[in-house]
Amino acid sequence: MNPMNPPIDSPLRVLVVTAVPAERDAVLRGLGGSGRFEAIAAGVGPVASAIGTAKALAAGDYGLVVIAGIAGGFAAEAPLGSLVVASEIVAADLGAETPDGFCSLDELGFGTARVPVDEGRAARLAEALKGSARAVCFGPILTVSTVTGTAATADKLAALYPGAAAEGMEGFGAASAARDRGVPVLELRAISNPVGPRDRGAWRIGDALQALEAAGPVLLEVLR
Ligand SMILES: O=C(O)c1cccc(C(=O)CC[C@H]2O[C@@H](n3cnc4c(=O)[nH]cnc43)[C@H](O)[C@@H]2O)c1
Repeated sequence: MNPMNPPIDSPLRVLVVTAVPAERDAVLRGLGGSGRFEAIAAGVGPVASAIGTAKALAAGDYGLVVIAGIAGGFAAEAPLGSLVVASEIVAADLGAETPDGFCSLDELGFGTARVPVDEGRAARLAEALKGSARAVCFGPILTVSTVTGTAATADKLAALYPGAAAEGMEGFGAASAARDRGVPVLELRAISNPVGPRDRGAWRIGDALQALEAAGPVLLEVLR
């Protein structure tokens, strides 16, 4: 089946990609056993996520990939416990350090560090979630290989990527695998911690997993 042009009457089959089983299970609880959704825990980081997504897409026909999980939120955009729907998926540290600052892969001319999302579905999902979540943000979600641990790095990322709402470690990997097969992609993150100084005591992973679960009925309704 061509995911960009599925038969008109076929139900949308969605592949949900998380990093760890706890995220996968939270999403599945919220989806209530829907047969249209498959969820995998592909592993932490962009490489594991890309490999896991590519293998799943090779093994089954999906019309959409949704990357889901917990994430760090940029203070100006996404508070603890909020949900973020990606307007764009960006590999924030894919490029080169230069005396004049960071130079992205795009600026280097070696490809792109950005994967566009399914804009129509992303906008509808963000709107629909507003009726069911404490706070919903719509903005770029960054993919990093190193979790930000200082205010200086958080400020640098916020300046490099204006409007960036959240930071995770898998989005660009899974989204690149989806793009490679022509499958549209979304990223949905629940904010477990602020992006900035390392403070494990500030984490609210349980609340974030509950927010992911609570988004399930909205995913069922919007992603048809
Ligand atoms: O040890 C730390 O200080 C620390 C701080 C934040 C996150 C981690 C992780 O190892 C989480 C990795 C896992 O969770 C996602 N995640 C959650 N918060 C963040 C974040 O602030 N920045 C990047 N990724 C985050 C991520 O997608 C991974 O799957 C450790």
